[in-house]
Order: sequence, then C-alpha cells, then structure tokens
Amino acid sequence: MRVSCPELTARKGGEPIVCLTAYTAPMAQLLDPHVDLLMVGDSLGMVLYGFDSTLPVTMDMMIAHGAAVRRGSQHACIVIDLPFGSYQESAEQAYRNAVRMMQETGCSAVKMEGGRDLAPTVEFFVKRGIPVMGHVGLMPQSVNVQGGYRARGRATDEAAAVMADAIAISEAGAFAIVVEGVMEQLAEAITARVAAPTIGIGASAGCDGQVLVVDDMLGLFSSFRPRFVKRYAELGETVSEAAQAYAADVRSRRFPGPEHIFGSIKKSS
Ligand SMILES: Nc1nc(=O)c2c([nH]1)NC[C@@H]1CN(c3ccc(C(=O)N[C@@H](CCC(=O)O)C(=O)O)cc3)CN21
Ligand SMILES: CC(C)C(=O)C(=O)O
Ligand SMILES: [Mg+2]
Repeated sequence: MRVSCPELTARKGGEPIVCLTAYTAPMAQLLDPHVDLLMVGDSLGMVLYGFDSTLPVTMDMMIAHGAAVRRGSQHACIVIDLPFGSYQESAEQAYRNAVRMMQETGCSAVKMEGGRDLAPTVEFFVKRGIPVMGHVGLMPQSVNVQGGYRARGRATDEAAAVMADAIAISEAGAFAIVVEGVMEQLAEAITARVAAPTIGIGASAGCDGQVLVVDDMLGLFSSFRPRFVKRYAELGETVSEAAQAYAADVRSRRFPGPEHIFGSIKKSS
C-alpha cells in the first residue's frame, strides 16, 4: 500500500517525515524504498531543463515527469508541484489543472506556493477531494516579486507574515506544509503552532520532516551549493571521471574489447 496523505498528517510531532524530489522513473525506483514522500518539484525546470528559474515550467512538463515518477515507485506518497500560472488566477482554474494532474499522473496530491491569499483555494480543493501540500516562506515562483532567492523572516514583521501564511494554509486544510528558507526560531514556532506537519528545506531540524532536491544532495547539480544542502555523494565528479575514462578508451581503441563484441561470422549451412 502506498503511503497516504492522512498517514503523513498523523506523523505530526512523531518520527520525522523523509522526503526527496524525483523527476524520472529510474530515480524514483532508487529512492522509493527509503522515503515517505516523493516530490515532483518544479525545480526540474532549473535542474533538468537549464532554465534560470521555475517560471517557464509548464503543466505538460510536470505531468510527463509526474507520470514517470509514479511508474517508478510503489511505496511513497507522490506530490506534484502545480507550476507557475496554473493555479494563481482562481480556485476554479487551479482545480481544473489539479484534476488533470491527478488523472494523467496518478499522483496523490498537489503542492502550491502561497500564504493567506491562497487559503480559499486550498479549502476549495480539500472540500472537493484533492489533498493539498502548502509551501510558505521562500517561494521560488515569486522570485520576481521578492527580488531573489533570499531567506524569509529575518525581521520580526516578515516572520509574523510567514507565520500568518502557515496558519492560514494549515487551517484551510493542507495535509502538510513545505517551509522553505526561514530562520530556525521561526520554523520551530510554525511547527509548534500549526496542525499540519511542516516539511523543511533550509529551515532547520525544527520541522516535522525534511526535503531536499535529490540532484543537490547527490552532487549532480554542481552549480548549486547553498548552505542548506548537505552533499551525501559527489555523483557529478563520478560522471565526469567516467566520461573522461570512456573518451580515453575510445581514442586509444581500448574500448570495445573482445568481451564487448558479438564474435565472428559463421559459415551459412
Ligand atoms: N536545484 C535546486 N535546488 C533548490 O533547492 C531549489 C531549486 N533548484 N530551484 C528552486 C528553488 C530556488 N532555491 C534557492 C535558490 C538559491 C538560494 C540561495 O542561494 N540563497 C542565499 C543567497 C540569496 C541571495 O542573497 O541572492 C541565501 O542566503 O538565502 C536559496 C534557495 C531553492 N530551490
Ligand atoms: C524542494 C521542493 C520544496 C520544491 O518545491 C521543488 O523541488 O520544486
Ligand atoms: Mg517547487
């Protein structure tokens, strides 16, 4: 049985919720036994497609990758980001896009970035059968309004605003909330105050769970190294070294060797 959204909500205050992003079927297959939740993040626009923000990501991209992750996993709860522009206009627009996302991918829930202004949309979804993961604090889809990817809540007025956002999204019925790029004190205060479990990224161990972009923690997306990313592997270096060794082998005709070829032609009978 796949992990359900209510099961994750029930983990509030208990064993931390383990979450990673995944964008492809083979990566989902590798991560699935070890995590509670696989997040198909719109960060794929930056990590896989080379965009300099998540804004160019489309519904079609999220659906293609969401369906792939679903095919590659059996156990984890699957949550897909609704991309920029697909939900901000109205609750009705958001709901239509979320229904399409669920029908075409088989995912369990969707995630949307937003605070108090988004609470009516969250309530609209939950009343109509779609579990919602919230996302407050640093919201990458608002990079042009924020003027960069800066941590939120350094000053008390901004901290109060993020707290009010988290409370509104939790009270609207979100089953969990991503809290991104906030001070430890604020993450702890939000986690203590809201009913929904908090999933932190750059938000300290004071949250009910953690998420990282998998390519960041594997050292595959090497250009990105903010302080909240812990490197658990250096796969970027492994890939470079493998490519270099292959190139040298091809140029020197060391590859392919006798063990890599189909043998000799036999005389027809
Ligand atoms: N690969 C990847 N990993 C992520 O964690 C991620 C993405 N992509 N794309 C979408 C957003 C963007 N994110 C970011 C990007 C940069 C900082 C960062 O470097 N912040 C610094 C300096 C910012 C500044 O002052 O301009 C900080 O101190 O907060 C944080 C989160 C997190 N998300
Ligand atoms: C890291 C998570 C929170 C995300 O929104 C993404 O990967 O797009
Ligand atoms: Mg995202």
